Amino acid sequence: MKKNIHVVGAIIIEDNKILCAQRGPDKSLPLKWEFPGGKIEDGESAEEALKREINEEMNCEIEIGEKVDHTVYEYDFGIVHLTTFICKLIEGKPELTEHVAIKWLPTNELSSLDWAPADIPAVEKLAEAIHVK
Ligand SMILES: Nc1nc2c([nH]c(=O)n2[C@H]2C[C@H](O)[C@@H](COP(=O)(O)OP(=O)(O)OP(=O)(O)O)O2)c(=O)[nH]1
Repeated sequence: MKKNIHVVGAIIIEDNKILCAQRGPDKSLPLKWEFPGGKIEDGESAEEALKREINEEMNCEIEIGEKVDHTVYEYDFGIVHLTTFICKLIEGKPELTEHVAIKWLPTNELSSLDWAPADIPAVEKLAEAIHVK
């Protein structure tokens, strides 16, 4: 049976643009775009995991807002349960540590990137929103 992987992703918004991050070439889903974040560890809430991951991956502090989407996607390596939240940067500027690139895009340009499949429902929801604040 495939393993279930519980993952949180941060939809970080600043100046009406969304932070998109590209996975490294040696990772699972190589070079796909995603929302920064990662796996929820035992005993952590989704919010705790997201704050920890953004701090570790991008050296920033975030404030977490509303939940955007929850999707379940079966990859060959496991079943990813991805929950995404709107987030705001409260300290620091995102740094590249694990990712190979980042881009800030308005919602109507998000679909120009090659997203991890689990992210596509959230990307579509964001693209439907006329304004993001
Ligand atoms: N962080 C993040 N992960 C995502 C997204 N969409 C998506 O399918 N994933 C997948 C990729 C990974 O398999 C898993 C997240 O785990 P991670 O970020 O802690 O994993 P990782 O790449 O460091 O480690 P690994 O999977 O290579 O073992 O969820 C997303 O938007 N953000």
